[in-house]
Amino acid sequence: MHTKGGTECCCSFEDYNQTTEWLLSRTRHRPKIAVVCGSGLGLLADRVINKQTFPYADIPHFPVSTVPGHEGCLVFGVLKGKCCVFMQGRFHLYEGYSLCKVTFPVRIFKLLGVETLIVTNASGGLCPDFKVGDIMLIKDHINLPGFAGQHPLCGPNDERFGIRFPCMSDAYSKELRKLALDISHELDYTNFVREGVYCMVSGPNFETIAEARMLQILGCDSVGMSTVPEVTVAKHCGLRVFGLSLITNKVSLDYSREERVNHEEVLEISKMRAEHLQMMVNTLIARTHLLDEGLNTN
Ligand SMILES: O=P(O)(O)O[C@H]1O[C@H](CO)[C@@H](O)[C@H]1O
Ligand SMILES: Nc1nc2[nH]cnc2c(=O)[nH]1
Repeated sequence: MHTKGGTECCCSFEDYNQTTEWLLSRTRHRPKIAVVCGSGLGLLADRVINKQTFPYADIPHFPVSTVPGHEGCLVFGVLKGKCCVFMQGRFHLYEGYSLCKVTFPVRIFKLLGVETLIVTNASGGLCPDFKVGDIMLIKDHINLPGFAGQHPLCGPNDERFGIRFPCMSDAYSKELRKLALDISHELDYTNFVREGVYCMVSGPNFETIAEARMLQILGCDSVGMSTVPEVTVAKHCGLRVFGLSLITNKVSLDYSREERVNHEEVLEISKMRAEHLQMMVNTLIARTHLLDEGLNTN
């Protein structure tokens, strides 16, 4: 229903422009920061003031959310004095959307004037040291679908957004990660804040034990079904990126383990930790200007 065959991008520059114009003509907000809320994490937008909410279904060319825990609304407003836009719900490859559609909002953010993208997600922990409820600052990622040609930048390159061969060795801003680590110390969150490598698989099934073992050997600390396409497109168009992954379950690496992961459990843990995540994200947003002023000295 949603995909177009081949690797050609199914969204034209005209589509991006129409959506941007539609939003700009309906809101006075001019966000510099965009936040993508992962599964069960929509309440990250709760503290926003002067809120203006657009259901995805009303926005031209926008996909709609089909996954429980993804509300399907774009929320504009002010948080800690900073104008922001929140995606309450993201799009996934397994929903049947092309990666071009999955990442459509990121290019809209760019055209709206956003400079920093904060991505959040729920993921399964592969690193033996990780516990359920840990918050992982994403240091790097592995684009597993990308290895198989499922990549949002495949097809003709649109130079208006970025270059043909973007560098990804600095995908996640070191400065924002340092700031987040400082904040986790201040908030006394250090016993559940980690750093690690996120791996994207297409889903929708959770991993087999053999797959989980393979991912661990490859150096993945956590695994999920999102985020990487958004980050790739964000880096391509020059956005600064920060990523947080909430470890909602431990991925089974052992045939004797009885627990079976399910989406309801993922949402339950997300809800349980959402306030901590919100505190971290809000404090980070409040301080992003320190980076621009070169003042990240705590
Ligand atoms: O990555 P987010 O959107 O947080 O969601 C994660 O949670 C869902 C599985 O429970 C999958 O969609 C996985 O990617
Ligand atoms: N692929 C995958 N996605 C998740 N999202 C939340 N937990 C998991 C998991 O264990 N595996």
